[in-house]
Amino acid sequence: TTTLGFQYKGGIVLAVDSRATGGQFIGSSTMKKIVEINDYLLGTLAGGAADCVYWDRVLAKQCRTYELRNRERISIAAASKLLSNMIYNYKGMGLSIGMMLAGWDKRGPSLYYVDSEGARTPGKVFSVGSGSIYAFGALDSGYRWDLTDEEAYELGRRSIYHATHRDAYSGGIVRVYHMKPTGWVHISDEDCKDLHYMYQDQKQKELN
Ligand SMILES: CC1=C(C(=O)N[C@H](C)C(=O)N[C@@H](Cc2c[nH]c3ccccc23)C(=O)N[C@@H](CC2CCCCC2)C(=O)[C@H](C)CO)Cc2ccccc21
Repeated sequence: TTTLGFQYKGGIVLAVDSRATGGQFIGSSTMKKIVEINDYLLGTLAGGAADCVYWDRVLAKQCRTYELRNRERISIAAASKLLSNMIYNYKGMGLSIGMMLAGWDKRGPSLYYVDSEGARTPGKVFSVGSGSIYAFGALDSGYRWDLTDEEAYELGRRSIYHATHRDAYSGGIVRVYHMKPTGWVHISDEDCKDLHYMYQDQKQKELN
């Protein structure tokens, strides 16, 4: 898996691949690793599939319960705290989860990373999963605060593409979402094979 998220002038961009593996076998190439918790809160999933899918559902239930009791949406800080506390209770029992939470609340945009050791970290740029070392190569060299929206989408897409190209445990569809003040927008789903040939053609044209 390769997942990434970064905050920039225009909000937060999330980009992920869609491969699930069991050892050397590919269990699926169409998994949804960006989960829509509500219109202003997105999560990304990496690690044990069952752990990620299960704890995402528990978190979604907790966020909805909060909304009904308090008549307002939960903040990103609170949602990520709920998740890290729930997971911390299982510390040392073998959970494997690397989730990012991205959203827009009264404090504006915020991005958190929560892992199965119970760590909860706010930040501007994260990449999580077996392919994150490749994604960081493209992401760190291309990242700037004042990217345009299109440049930000392309940075996310290209960074995930590089990971799917080199990491055997990443592949399938490159999914991109944008978190704006008005909520999330699903920007694109593109097969990493199509991106491969598109980038090859681009390189060929530049050489000519
Ligand atoms: C195909 C499939 C599943 C599957 O392949 N499960 C295997 C056992 C799984 O958990 N794979 C992990 C890798 C893994 C295997 N055993 C482990 C033990 C500990 C930690 C990780 C693992 C995976 O693909 N993980 C993905 C993220 C997942 C993909 C599926 C959606 C939720 C996030 C990755 O992190 C990369 C592929 C790198 O592992 C689970 C599932 C649920 C619902 C529908 C389909 C599937």
